[in-house]
This record gives sequence, structure tokens and C-alpha cells, in this order.
Amino acid sequence: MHNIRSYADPLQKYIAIMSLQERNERLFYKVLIDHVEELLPVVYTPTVGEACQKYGAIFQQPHGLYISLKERGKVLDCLKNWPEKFVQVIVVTDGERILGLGDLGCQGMGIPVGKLALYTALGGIRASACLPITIDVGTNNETLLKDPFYIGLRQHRTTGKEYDDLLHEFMCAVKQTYGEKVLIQFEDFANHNAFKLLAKYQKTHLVFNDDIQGTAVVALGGLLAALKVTGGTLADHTFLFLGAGEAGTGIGEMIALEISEQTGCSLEDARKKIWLVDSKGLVVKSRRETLQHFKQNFAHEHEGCKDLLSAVKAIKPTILIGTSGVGKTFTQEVIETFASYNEKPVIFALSNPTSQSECTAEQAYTWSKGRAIFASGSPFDPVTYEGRTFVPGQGNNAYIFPGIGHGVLVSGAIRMHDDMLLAAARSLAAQVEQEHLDQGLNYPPFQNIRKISANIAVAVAEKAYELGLATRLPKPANLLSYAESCMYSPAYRQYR
Ligand SMILES: NC(=O)C1=CN([C@@H]2O[C@H](COP(=O)(O)OP(=O)(O)OC[C@H]3O[C@@H](n4cnc5c(N)ncnc54)[C@H](OP(=O)(O)O)[C@@H]3O)[C@@H](O)[C@H]2O)C=CC1
Ligand SMILES: CC(=O)C(=O)O
Ligand SMILES: [Mg+2]
Repeated sequence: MHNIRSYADPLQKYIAIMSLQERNERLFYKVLIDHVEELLPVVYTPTVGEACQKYGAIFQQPHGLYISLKERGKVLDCLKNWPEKFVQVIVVTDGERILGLGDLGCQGMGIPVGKLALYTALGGIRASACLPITIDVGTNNETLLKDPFYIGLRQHRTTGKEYDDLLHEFMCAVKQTYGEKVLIQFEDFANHNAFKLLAKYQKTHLVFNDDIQGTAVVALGGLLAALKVTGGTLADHTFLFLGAGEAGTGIGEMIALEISEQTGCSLEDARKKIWLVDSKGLVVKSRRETLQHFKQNFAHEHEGCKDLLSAVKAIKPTILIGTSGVGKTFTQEVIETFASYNEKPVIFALSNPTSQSECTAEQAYTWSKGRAIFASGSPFDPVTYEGRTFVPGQGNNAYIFPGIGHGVLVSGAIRMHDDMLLAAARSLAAQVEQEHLDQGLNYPPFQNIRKISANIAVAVAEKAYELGLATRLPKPANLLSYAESCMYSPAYRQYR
């Protein structure tokens, strides 16, 4: 920590800690677990975003497994080259939508590597059982294609059948190599592939899309906790999203599912509470024919609004969520207008990294005159407004995927089910205590993340047993102590 703290530049800290991961894995995890709040912004958002942008230039050692178009027909052999034979979790990207930074091609590898470091540090999955993979199908990022340090294929992205065939070969090879129970987490695919891959493989593989499902769970958990302050139920609220992609529609569907479970209303009716704004304005019925399929469920009868401000005025939401990937879009006028209708305005600016956050914590608290319940995807420091200090929550799927993954492995679940995701969200919300809410926090502090993950794992595993999806039989008598006993801990052994 002395060495890492000696660097002022976050990217230098990143380089230092990733080289520690290479040099002494156990020490890396010991340091990361013991200083999680300080180091999460280094190994994860926002610094991992900058690291991916400069990945070629700062490259020292390869991490993870690259599978490129050139390996078509040989993907099985590629996987066999990975030295570990017992793999339980794979995080895979094709680098096309890295955080809110766009197409970073092969340099997106920083994301699977970072996510899996969190699987181990926060969720206790053994590092040797974690496999980061980047599928290199080219990049449409012209700057990278011209960059002498770019580490990937120098060609534009392949699409269509060639892309689908490579991904299919990969999915089949994974199952053949590691079996039915390996968890495959799709990460930072562009939405035109993300929804398709999830729909295609969720019936045959144990798959989880972190950007659609993980984000949905963390947002729902944070909202359920926020209700303890705003009062009322989820169904009493009106939700407006800026951003109608993976994160926005994923959260929208999860909220609708929870409302439907709580009230018994149909999903269709529950979705009527949820409104989306995309780059063309409010998503409304008259646009339906030209909308991507994932937006269509939220295209309600209403006049069009060309931008967020006019949508806020027209819809009068009680909860405002940013999932656009575009920074500074919650302007002073937007927040002041939104706050003028709400005593306790709930503002989630979920886009990453910090540069893409829809607003800062300071802006949210100041422009709402200290009334906002605020959370962001990337961390912000506490803010003091008129003598009161607010601690912003970090609404990031890092709260969720390590616990869900652990729950799946503990129960031996062979498929992911929406009810397991709802159970994770409720568990997260239940771990937010009054003392956290009093500070403005609608998430439990990251400091306790291993306990939080263990509790989420139990909720997920319980649901898997209930649904008949668990294969670890008989069910352990005490799931919590079993889940905790299975968590990797970077302890040094005694040598004689
Ligand atoms: N906090 C967390 O845990 C997570 C955060 N995220 C963040 O969410 C962001 C979005 O990710 P994702 O949903 O996967 O991305 P997508 O590309 O799937 O969706 C982005 C959406 O934002 C819309 N959009 C883009 N620019 C504007 C604009 N200027 N005004 C209004 N809408 C706009 C797009 O509109 P159109 O459809 O018209 O193109 C699209 O609907 C990223 O920054 C990502 O880092 C993602 C996952 C987890
Ligand atoms: C957190 C995350 O998964 C994202 O921003 O894409
Ligand atoms: Mg992601």
C-alpha cells in the first residue's frame, strides 16, 4: 500500500497493482480485500476505463485469453492452452461497448480481468477458477486501428454470420471444455449483440449478462432501499430513464417484474410506470415501428418529447435514472425541474466511468438543495451541503455479480432464473441499514462487501434450490456458513 499510495496518478496505481497481481497473486488479493474502498476505483471504474483506453501503451504482461477471428475452427484448442483445467467463471467481452467509452476492441481485456479480480476479492471465487476472455473480431475505432501500440487485429469488426459462427464455436467449446456448470458472464458487448447472445444461450448454457441483468439487480436493490426514505411502494413511483439500451431497459424490465410480483398486476401494466428517453427523445408508441425490440415494451401512448428536459416536464417522474453513457446530461435545469416536483428526488447517474456520469454527486445535492437520494455508477467523494455531509451510494453491478456467481456455484445451479435475480436485489436492499440511510447511502458500504456477497449468494442459492435448478445435493443444512466456508481467502499458510 505504501508503494501504491506513492503514485499520484491513478493509472500508475493501476499499473503497480496489476503487476502485483502478476507477481504475487495472494498478496494482490490480500491488499485488495483489506483496502477495498481505496482500491476499487483503481482496479475497477473509473481507472480501468483509462487503462483500457491506453492498454496497448501500458501493456507489460498478457492477462487472460484472447481468441481472435484467426482462430476460427480452433477455439477448442485455444481453450486447451489455458493452463488451468478447473474453470468455474468466465467473463467474456468483444470490446465493442467498454463502459461508456465505446469500442476499444481488444483493449477491452482490462474489463474481464478487472471483473474477475472482483469475483475473487468480493465474492470469494478462487482466482485459478476464473478465466478472462476477449474475443477479437476487429474494431471500428479508427484511432486504435492507427495506433502502433494497438494489441488487436487491425481490421474493422466482422458482423453477421462470421461473428455469430465464431461466438457459437466459442460457446460450444466452453461447454465441452469446462462442462455444464461453468458460469459465462457476457460483459460490455454492444447492445445489438448483447440481447441476442443472452436470448440465444440462456436456454443451453449458464449465462449472465452483467450489463443487462447485473445492472438491473443493483439498481432495483438501490431503489428498494431508497423507498425506505421516500416512503410508498415501487408501484407508487414513475420512472424516467435517460438511455434506453442494455442498462436502461434491463433495469426497466426488472422493476416491472418486481412491481408485478408485489402487486399481482401484469408485466404490461407494470411497464406503464416506466418511461425511456433515447438519443431521439422520449420513447413513445408512434415511434414503435423503428424502435429496437428491447425498447418496444416501454413505448407508451404519449406525445413525443425531443429531449430529457421536456420529458421531465411532461412525465413528471419521481425517479430519474441515467444509463446513457453520456456525461453531464443531467443539467442544472433538468435536476432543478425534477426536484421541483419531488420532496425526495431519487437520482441515479449510473453511467461509467466518472467522465460519463450524467451528473456529479455535488451537482445532484446542490441543485436539489440537499434533498436528493443520489447514487452513481462510479464513486464520488462525500459532499457537504449547508453543513450536512452526504455519502453517495455506488450503484454498480460490482455489488451483485460476485454474490450471484458465488450463489450459483454454491448451489450448482445450471441455469440463471429471473427469480434468482430478484432474490439478489431484495437481499442487497435488506442489507441497507438505517445508519446508512441517515448518511444518504442507499447501498451498504463496500467495506462489508464479502459479507454482503455471502448473503446475496445465500439468497440466490436458496432460490435455485426452490426452483429445482440446484444440482449440489443434498442442500447444505446451513447455506450461509457453507457459502462463507467456500470463499477464497488469501491467508498465508504456516510453514514448518
Ligand atoms: N452502474 C453500472 O453498474 C453500470 C453502468 N453502465 C453504464 O451505462 C451506460 C450505458 O450502457 P448500455 O446501456 O450498455 O449502453 P447502450 O449503448 O446499450 O445504451 C445507451 C443508450 O443511451 C442512449 N443515448 C446515447 N446518447 C444519448 C443522448 N445524448 N441522449 C439521450 N440518450 C442517449 C442510446 O440511445 P439510442 O438507443 O438512440 O442510440 C441508448 O439507448 C454506460 O456508460 C455504462 O458504463 C452499464 C452497465 C452497468
Ligand atoms: C459497470 C459496468 O458493467 C459497466 O459500466 O459496463
Ligand atoms: Mg459492463
